[in-house]
Amino acid sequence: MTIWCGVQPLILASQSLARRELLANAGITFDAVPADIDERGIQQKSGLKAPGEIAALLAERKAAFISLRHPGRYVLGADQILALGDRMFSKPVGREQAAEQLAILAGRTHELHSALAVVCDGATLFSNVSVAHMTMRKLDDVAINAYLDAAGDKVMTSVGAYQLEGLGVHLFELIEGDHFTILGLPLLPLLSFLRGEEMIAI
Ligand SMILES: Nc1nc2c(ncn2[C@@H]2O[C@H](COP(=O)(O)OP(=O)(O)OP(=O)(O)O)[C@@H](O)[C@H]2O)c(=O)[nH]1
Repeated sequence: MTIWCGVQPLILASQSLARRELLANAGITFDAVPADIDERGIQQKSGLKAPGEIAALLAERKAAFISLRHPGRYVLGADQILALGDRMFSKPVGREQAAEQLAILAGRTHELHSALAVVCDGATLFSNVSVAHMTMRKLDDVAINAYLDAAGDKVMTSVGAYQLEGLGVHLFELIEGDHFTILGLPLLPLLSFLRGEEMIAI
């Protein structure tokens, strides 16, 4: 029995493997169509400073970008911003930057702001922003390099240079927030919306 009962599959406007896995594991039928937008340019033009508002704007823009090319389809966009105080981090480029970023985050609590938007024919039907608080252990350079040696290049695909469901778990001493929010997609609010739209059967 299929969980999905939408007339057409959802469209996920994302390249993110984590987001695809979360939807697939939840039994959602979807097509993945990455939204190639200038995230940093949109962020700068917006003048927004709050990480949750920036994530919400980018999620909506990704969904709208794909929605206008797929009339009549429900399109899901998502974005995640890591914030430490008033500093914001995006995905590290290369091992050196990942090491630098982890050294800054070590021994401190950072926030993950994960946003989603569902857009159809350019209209935003649903949006959500959820936050998780991540307290990282004190880590010296030896520990950071040992982690990066073990975790490999995969760490570059995440804003915090970690996959919590993988070796990233070794970096933390306290995690406060929803597991799915940490992975980059507030799944529970999304499923509640889709259930309200009679697009999922349970
Ligand atoms: N597997 C995993 N991925 C994570 C984790 N934390 C953050 N991420 C991923 O980090 C990425 C955050 O960067 P974004 O800019 O929001 O998304 P993206 O990967 O560029 O993909 P788009 O949706 O196409 O923009 C997302 O793919 C998240 O799924 C984690 O703990 N585990």
